[in-house]
Amino acid sequence: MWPPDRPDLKMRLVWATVLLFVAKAVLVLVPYFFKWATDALAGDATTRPPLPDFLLVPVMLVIAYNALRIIQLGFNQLRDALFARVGQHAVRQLAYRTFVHMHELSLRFHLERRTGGLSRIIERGTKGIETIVRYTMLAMAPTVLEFALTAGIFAFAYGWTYVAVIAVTVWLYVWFTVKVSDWRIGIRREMNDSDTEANTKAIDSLLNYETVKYFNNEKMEAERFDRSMARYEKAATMTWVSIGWLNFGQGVIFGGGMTAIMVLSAREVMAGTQTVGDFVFVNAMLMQLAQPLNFIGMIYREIRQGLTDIEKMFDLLAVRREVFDRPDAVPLEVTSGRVEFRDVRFAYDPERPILKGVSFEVPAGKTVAIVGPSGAGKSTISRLLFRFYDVQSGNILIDGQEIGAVTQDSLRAAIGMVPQDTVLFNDTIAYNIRYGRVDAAPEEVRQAADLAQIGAFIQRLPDGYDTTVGERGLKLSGGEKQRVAIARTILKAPPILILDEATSALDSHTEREIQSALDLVSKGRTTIVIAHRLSTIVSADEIIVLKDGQIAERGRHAALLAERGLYASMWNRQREASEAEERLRIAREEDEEGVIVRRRTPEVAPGE
Ligand SMILES: Nc1ncnc2c1ncn2[C@@H]1O[C@H](COP(=O)(O)OP(=O)(O)OP(=O)(O)O)[C@@H](O)[C@H]1O
Repeated sequence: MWPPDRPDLKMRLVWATVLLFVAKAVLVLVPYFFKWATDALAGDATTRPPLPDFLLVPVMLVIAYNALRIIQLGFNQLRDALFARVGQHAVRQLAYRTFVHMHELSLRFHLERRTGGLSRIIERGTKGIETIVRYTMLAMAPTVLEFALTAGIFAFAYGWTYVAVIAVTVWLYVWFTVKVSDWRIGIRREMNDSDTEANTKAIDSLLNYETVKYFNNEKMEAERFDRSMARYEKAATMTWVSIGWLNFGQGVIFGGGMTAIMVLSAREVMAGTQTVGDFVFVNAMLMQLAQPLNFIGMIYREIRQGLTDIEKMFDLLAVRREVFDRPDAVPLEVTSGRVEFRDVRFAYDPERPILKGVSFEVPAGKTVAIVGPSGAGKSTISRLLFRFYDVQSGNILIDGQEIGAVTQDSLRAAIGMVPQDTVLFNDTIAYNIRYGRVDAAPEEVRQAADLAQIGAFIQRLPDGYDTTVGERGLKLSGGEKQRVAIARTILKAPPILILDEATSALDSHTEREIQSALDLVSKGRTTIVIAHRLSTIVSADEIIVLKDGQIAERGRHAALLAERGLYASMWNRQREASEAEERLRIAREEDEEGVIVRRRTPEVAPGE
């Protein structure tokens, strides 16, 4: 609200505050004009109002009374307009900080988060802040001021009995409001929690659209969603019902106080100690007091609600970052791009070690392949090099610099990653490729696509580079998505490259295309290939066979085959599989060429 680098916003805040007090001062004058007009019309003024002569005519008093009301309204609107930017700026700052913080949090946090619930918490939090900023600033202080002024006027003009009645009424009113509002907070929390839960379920279910369909579970999903909505419905209904009770209770208390004061004044008018104008004045003043009182009730309620709404967002802001730059972190200086793992130990969960002392080196510009059974910890190696997690012990070095001692920014700028499962942004192909280097020219984007062997495919699309790829890129095939990922890594042009090969089998033609694209990208770069298909790494400078978090074998392809160990057996298994696939392919081609294979298959019904 008081941003150090924005004097314009500070000025606005000052003016809004000034206007606010001026408007309140004008407001207190309004009932006086009402009283003077009434007395002038009834012809029973006891004292002469402190006004210039020309205003003393009843018509002029009526006009002045209404003019003041309009002026006061104008001041209020002007104040709101001035304040709007200050308040919105504060809201934006907070939303921005939350967003940045979300990106600073670790992969661990993001793997565990629930997108739907998270977005709801942030949405509610920023709204809550807006409410709090608005109400505390613009309402609390001036309302208290208005209340003090009104009480002062009553005491001065009509005596302490009036003040006592008002004081009791206000005390009751505030006490009741606080009690009921505090009770309502529980309901509000329940409402928020069920809202978050419903949204989490809805988003998770929609993200898994295909799986839901594969298993015909639409009905179950709808019921699950409806169950959480039912909880929300109950809590939301309670909120509305309880607010009805709150308003009614407040009305009863205020009405009681008002009756007492008006009876007091009516008796004095009958006794001749007050004029009709006084009676009207007392009424107008009380009506005017109703507004700030009501406001105090509302402010208290809104602020409590706002605080409830933002508590989850502040919890989120309080989540500690797992990976952060050391205070003395310096930018990584890549000279040749040599990568070294020294006795690296790591576990996602302390009780289950994943890497148990892994050491290897990738000389500058060379390619090292990491292979091994599923779950051996291959992808974990790439996550550690990218510093998604910090190692428990051991060191990871790039050109002799410990990756934990350099800035994350510079580290990640030096490494290119083609992940196992490429997920794209739901935007155009051009946007997704340019993501590798956002200032790349269209020509560079096209070149990168050509190098990644996807340029021709894109050009054949009706919308070309402007084709949108759908949610998470699902409108593209697995192979196409991977080539988009390769194209954007080409644009990034990093000195070090991690290629996490896709597990899903691509057809051999696509695989060859992708392989040649990858060979092109990795030329002259330090490359770590996490391989599932051994055929792609035959020419690697070193192959590391990982098993149960340890290096079981290492060496070049031919040497490892000669060892007849784990690598050799993996190789033989894959070769048998690919030979079987090859035989199937030949059979299919013969079929297409007219050798009618189908007639010989047993599925043909007898007699056909
Ligand atoms: N975020 C995580 N939290 C806890 N455990 C994890 C996490 N990520 C991976 N693991 C576990 O760590 C082990 C190694 O995972 P990793 O992804 O490195 O295996 P991988 O060798 O790449 O396997 P694959 O060949 O199937 O991709 C697995 O058993 C996995 O269940």
